[in-house]
Amino acid sequence: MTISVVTHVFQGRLWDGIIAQFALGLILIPTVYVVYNEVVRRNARIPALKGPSGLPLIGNLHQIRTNAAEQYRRWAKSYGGVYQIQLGNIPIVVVNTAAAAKTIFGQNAQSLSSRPEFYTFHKVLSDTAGTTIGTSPYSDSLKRRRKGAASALNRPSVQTYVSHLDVETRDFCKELLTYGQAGTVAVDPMPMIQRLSLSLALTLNWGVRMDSQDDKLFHEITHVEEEVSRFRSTTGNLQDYIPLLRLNPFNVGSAKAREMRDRRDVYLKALNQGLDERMANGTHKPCIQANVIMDKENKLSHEELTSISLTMLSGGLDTITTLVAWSIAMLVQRPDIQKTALTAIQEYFGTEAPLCDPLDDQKCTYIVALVRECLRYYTVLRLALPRASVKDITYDGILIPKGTVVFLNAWACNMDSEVWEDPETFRPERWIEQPDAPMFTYGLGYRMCAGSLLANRELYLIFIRLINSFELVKCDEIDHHPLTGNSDPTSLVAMPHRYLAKFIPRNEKALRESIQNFVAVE
Ligand code: HEM
Repeated sequence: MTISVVTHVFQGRLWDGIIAQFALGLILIPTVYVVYNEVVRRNARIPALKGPSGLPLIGNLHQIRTNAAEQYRRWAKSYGGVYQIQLGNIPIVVVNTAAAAKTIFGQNAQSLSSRPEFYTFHKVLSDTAGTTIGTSPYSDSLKRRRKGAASALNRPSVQTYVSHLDVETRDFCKELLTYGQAGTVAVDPMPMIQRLSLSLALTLNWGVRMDSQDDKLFHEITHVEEEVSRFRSTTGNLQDYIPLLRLNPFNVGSAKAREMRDRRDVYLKALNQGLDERMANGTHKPCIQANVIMDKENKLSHEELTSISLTMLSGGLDTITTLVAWSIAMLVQRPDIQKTALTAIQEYFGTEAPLCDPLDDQKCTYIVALVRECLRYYTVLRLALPRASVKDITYDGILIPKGTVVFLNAWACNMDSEVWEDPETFRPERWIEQPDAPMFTYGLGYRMCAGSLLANRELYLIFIRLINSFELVKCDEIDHHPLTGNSDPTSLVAMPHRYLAKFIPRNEKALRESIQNFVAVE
């Protein structure tokens, strides 16, 4: 009896001791981790470079979850044009003014030739299909891929794609006419815009069209690429900056990234196989992928070819799509701009020739200015694509060490009041008054957008055909302000909310005839 009481009491104390130690451990281990991590985070900061200090573990992440580029622009007022933030423990240099961007990216082109690697995008999403050129760190393979892409996107090559631009922009007008029932029904232009960008990307790269928005592949590719674009967000994936979150077995971010990767692999494989078969039996149409495969001088591996395909597919897809969507949202609310644009187009083409001339290489100055102003004002890739330095850089006497991540805040640079006295006003004429003013939407320096010539040519043809064929009429209350109208402020690409508009043919008979009797330019 006495022995059993003693044992009981002893066991009770033992348990109490274990529980107390466990509780202590539960508090102590995280506290030690947070304190240790805070020392590491503070040591990681770039000495002498100002910037908001942030919180333990997360740094400034909580402050930039939405509309990050605008937050960075606001911070520039307190910390200067170039400062550092921290995402988790990682210090990032943010460049916010036109002058600083020109100095940093222009004078250190080679030093800023790399891209950082992010866990979600590079390790989870891209480990089978590889990365695009725009998301690849600097390497010999990147140099080969960039060479292949550069020759496929230079001025003479772009000229050979005019026949594709011609067919796709004709079909864009045809769809607006058909689905909008000659301007009598309000339509959401988004599927038409997406079909246009996707079909162009497929034709240019694999020589196959996407001629209907009812095609199953259309829905699959647009959906998957939209999701993939979210994983490219530099602020949306917390696990990129807080490694602890990667251990979570129910991590929705990683599971979704894997699903999208698998679905992307399926259509890429099918597109590549289709081209291989057509090349084998001699029925393929000239396209970038075929040109690169046949280029004996710049021999690329299978992975490198896939990387180029992915680049061509994603490079112009969400950028062109969102820019056109913003621009139409603006045009329906600005009949004055439509009127000026129409008068300018009609100096060259009347409404009896609604499809204008696809060979016209941007001779209508006002339309060139309008395209530029849309690119500036909406800056669809607000933080361009992140860079990583491969050598030390000195800016204003401060050493930015090799391996630092650098963000170009293209949005802030485009809104720089040192360049423009009225940056927040949408005014195409500014580009006629100051044609040499800098525009940061395509980035700058060594890794600047390789597709800007193609994008400019494409946007010009879309705008002249759209405005000369239709009067664009507002049906919904659309917020087209670049900040308040942004439908997903966490995304890498800024896009407006969906809306309805009417597309009333200016000369229905001439438009129908032009579409019907259409012969694509050679
Ligand atoms: C409105 C349309 C477009 C916009 C706003 C845009 C914007 C950008 C930006 C901001 C970058 C990063 C630049 C930097 O780091 O300095 C980039 C990179 C790139 N873009 Fe575009 N882009 C557009 C269309 C296109 C098109 C149509 C293609 C090709 C079909 C394309 C191909 C590329 C490539 C290959 C890169 C990577 C360059 C590199 O990392 O070396 N882009 N683009």
